Amino acid sequence: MQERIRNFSIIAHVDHGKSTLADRILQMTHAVSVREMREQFLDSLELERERGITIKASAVRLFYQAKDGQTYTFNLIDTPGHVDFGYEVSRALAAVEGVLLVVDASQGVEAQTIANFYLALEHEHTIIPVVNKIDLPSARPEEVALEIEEVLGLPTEEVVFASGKTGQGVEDILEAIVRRIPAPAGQPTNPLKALIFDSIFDAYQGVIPYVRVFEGAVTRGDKIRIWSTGKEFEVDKVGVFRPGALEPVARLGPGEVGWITANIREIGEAQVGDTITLADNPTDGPYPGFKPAKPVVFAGMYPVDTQDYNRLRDALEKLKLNDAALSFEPETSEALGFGFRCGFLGLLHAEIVQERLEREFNLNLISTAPSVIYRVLTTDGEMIEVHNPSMLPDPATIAALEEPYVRLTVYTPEEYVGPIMQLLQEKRGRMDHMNYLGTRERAKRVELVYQVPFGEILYDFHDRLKSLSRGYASMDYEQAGYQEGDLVKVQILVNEEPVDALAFIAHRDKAYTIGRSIVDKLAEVIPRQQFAVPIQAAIGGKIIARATVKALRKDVLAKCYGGDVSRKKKLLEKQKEGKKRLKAIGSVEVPQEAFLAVLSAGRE
Ligand SMILES: Nc1nc2c(ncn2[C@@H]2O[C@H](COP(=O)(O)OP(=O)(O)OP(=O)(O)O)[C@@H](O)[C@H]2O)c(=O)[nH]1
Repeated sequence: MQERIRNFSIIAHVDHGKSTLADRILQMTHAVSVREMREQFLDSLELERERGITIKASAVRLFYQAKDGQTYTFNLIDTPGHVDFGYEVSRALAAVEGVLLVVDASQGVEAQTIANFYLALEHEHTIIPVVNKIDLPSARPEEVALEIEEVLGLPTEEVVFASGKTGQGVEDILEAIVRRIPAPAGQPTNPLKALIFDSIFDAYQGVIPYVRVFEGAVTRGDKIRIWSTGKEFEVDKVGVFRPGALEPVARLGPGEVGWITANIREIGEAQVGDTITLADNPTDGPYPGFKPAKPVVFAGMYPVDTQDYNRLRDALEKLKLNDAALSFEPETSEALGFGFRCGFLGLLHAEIVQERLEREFNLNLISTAPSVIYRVLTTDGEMIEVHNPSMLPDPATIAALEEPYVRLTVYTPEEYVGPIMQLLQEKRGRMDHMNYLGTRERAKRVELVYQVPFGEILYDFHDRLKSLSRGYASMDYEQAGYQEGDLVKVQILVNEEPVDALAFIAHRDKAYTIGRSIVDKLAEVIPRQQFAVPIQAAIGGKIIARATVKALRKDVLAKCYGGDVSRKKKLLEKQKEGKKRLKAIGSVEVPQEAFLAVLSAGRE
């Protein structure tokens, strides 16, 4: 019954207790026993692998017997917690009518609390503020409730106090969901309009879009159409999410949350944010705001053992089945051989992919330093996107070089504003604005909004922000277009040969410091050879920094017992030739640390 459906999400800053509270809600709605809970609802990755399918717990249907005597259907939709996945969060939020905004009773409001709050507000959702972890000795629930009122404008009377750990107050949350979050609207007789808020791949059933039906209904045998591609499929099954299982049902009607199988073979065919309608009776327009997944960070991935190339390709293909945002194409590097240029949503996404490749597919990989996408305006008036610094065209043909920017929001207690502004300046940030939030002493927080080159915050910005502010400041960002920059390509020469995989693009003012620090690091991590190995950083033909890996000198003269000069000479000649050959082959072993050096050098 539509009027007894409640669709909601839980949003929170990292570690404020979202998962624990979700567990508790599952338990209190008798969905699962406490013991089953962990394995079933959360952390399903292990299980996924064993079964070869994904049962990503991004949604679950629960039944709650409310104090009014009625049984309500709850659809709890999970949102991914990291800035890399901001778009997925916004689609998950599009699928619900209300949110629980969870705030830690000892930490108070933080950056993601605010960012998530605004997202929910954009969707005009009912927001139920929950002050969580009230069992903590350091909890200051009343103060945090006031802070929520002052910073977010949610009245203290609306705050529900709870502890996901002890279960205290959780029933109040469930009642608040019933009373405050509206039942979904939508007419069963209208043409189907369903939003894809997540999507998984199953080896047997193909792509399974997770949908929220806004209008109309969908059932077995219907011919559906994917809005953005126009592709049509016949529905095999529809169903809902039960803890740990996809449970088939006869039909999904308006307001319902569920899944569809229709023999869709590629994840790109049913992307998050797209709309599903009926081929014969299409809706008048899609759910707004569809953005195809687009990688913004690129890195080369190469097998350490060249024989693993095909295995790496197969593994990437497997991962891609479930990950529309992952892209890859073959790439060759003079230094590293055959590999792939892979595209990611951010550094965390890149790390997850590399870790899965190594752990699940048993591959030993070298990855190059991640890079953003640069834009080159050539002297011919052409615009080229450069995903790999070594592919930057000849500077003589470059009219302008542009780098991507993000709109970065940092949220911090007032006392750390100084050092944070200094850090942002170092990262070439430009302030948009600065707001003081809250008026009371403890609630005095500052919101800093900056335009910053994306490449500058990629590596260690978050860590430095945290350490500057003793963990109190937090951040969020969104892509904000391209701007021209005074950028140069820095080449790294090992043994006088440029190593393509070590090249990077930097701002001219920083190129020298970064180059200096990289050559020093490389000289440390590259093992000694039979000969001295010069390491150089260069812009164009100009060497800007230099270091040397000293030779492991074999003492070839030791056996010559003095005397015979011509013999000595011969030996030295021979050794020189040896050196030459090694140079020519360029047989310097460059370890993975060398590539990490590029990432970290000159940036701390
Ligand atoms: N004392 C207390 N600790 C809690 C409570 N809820 C969660 N925690 C603890 O807080 C930490 C974070 O809890 P999670 O539920 O994993 O938080 P989360 O928001 O889901 O974290 P992410 O998924 O990383 O965003 C864990 O160590 C929990 O045990 C609570 O109500 N009381």
